[in-house]
Amino acid sequence: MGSATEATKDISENLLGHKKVTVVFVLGGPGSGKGTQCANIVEHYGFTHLSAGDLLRAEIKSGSENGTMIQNMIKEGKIVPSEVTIKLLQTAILESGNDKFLIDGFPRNEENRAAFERVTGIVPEFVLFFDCSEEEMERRLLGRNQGRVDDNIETIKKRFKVFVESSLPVVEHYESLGKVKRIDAAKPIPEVFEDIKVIFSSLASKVMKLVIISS
Ligand SMILES: Nc1ncnc2c1ncn2[C@@H]1O[C@H](COP(=O)(O)OP(=O)(O)O)[C@@H](O)[C@H]1O
Ligand SMILES: Nc1ccn([C@@H]2O[C@H](COP(=O)(O)OP(=O)(O)O)[C@@H](O)[C@H]2O)c(=O)n1
Ligand SMILES: [Mg+2]
Repeated sequence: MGSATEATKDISENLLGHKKVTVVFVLGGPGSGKGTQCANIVEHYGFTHLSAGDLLRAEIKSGSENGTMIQNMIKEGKIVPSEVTIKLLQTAILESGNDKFLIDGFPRNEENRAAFERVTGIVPEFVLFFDCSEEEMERRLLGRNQGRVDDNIETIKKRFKVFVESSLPVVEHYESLGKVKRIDAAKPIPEVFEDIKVIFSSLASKVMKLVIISS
């Protein structure tokens, strides 16, 4: 699949339930290591990484009319209305030309979750959940040094509260569907990736089996 037109066709087929787009939601608290490990997964398993936070920050930089609203929400650790984030994700999916996506930092609340399913018709293959203590996440965020407006102790505390109150219920929803693969994200980066490899290698062999059975 090369052109954006072909990608559009792919997505609409997914909406119609014909052709499959593989989506893995990558969830976990701020600083749990989602972005770091997504880069590793992309390198080894050919997924396209879509970070909702990165897309929102790029939207601010682009001078979009929503820029000021998004900037204010991020500074306060609040969750941007799903219509904005879903639009950015949809465009990135269509432009990628790929059919395998890691959607990182989304859905972050019930509104994100329900709207994405309704609008795209996409159901995640599974949810990769990064389990890490607040103490460790706080240490990592304060050392991240990417010049982010939200990596300060005041905003970090607000983000932890939003995570517990709004994001964990989404994880619990997928847990009730048996879709959560939980990772101990407190370990060093290479060890976390070893655990992730086990999950993605078995996904790759499952896809291979499907190809063999259907051909
Ligand atoms: N397993 C780990 N152990 C120690 N530091 C980590 C680990 N994973 C990521 N980091 C560091 O912690 C910070 C936050 O990681 P990041 O991947 O941006 O997390 P998230 O996207 O979940 O907020 C970064 O500076 C990163 O280098
Ligand atoms: N689905 C999302 C994802 C991020 N965001 C906003 O973007 C901020 C940063 O998200 P991020 O995913 O880059 O943050 P990390 O978890 O990577 O530290 C969040 O605190 C929210 O303000 C959002 O509103 N909706
Ligand atoms: Mg991140």
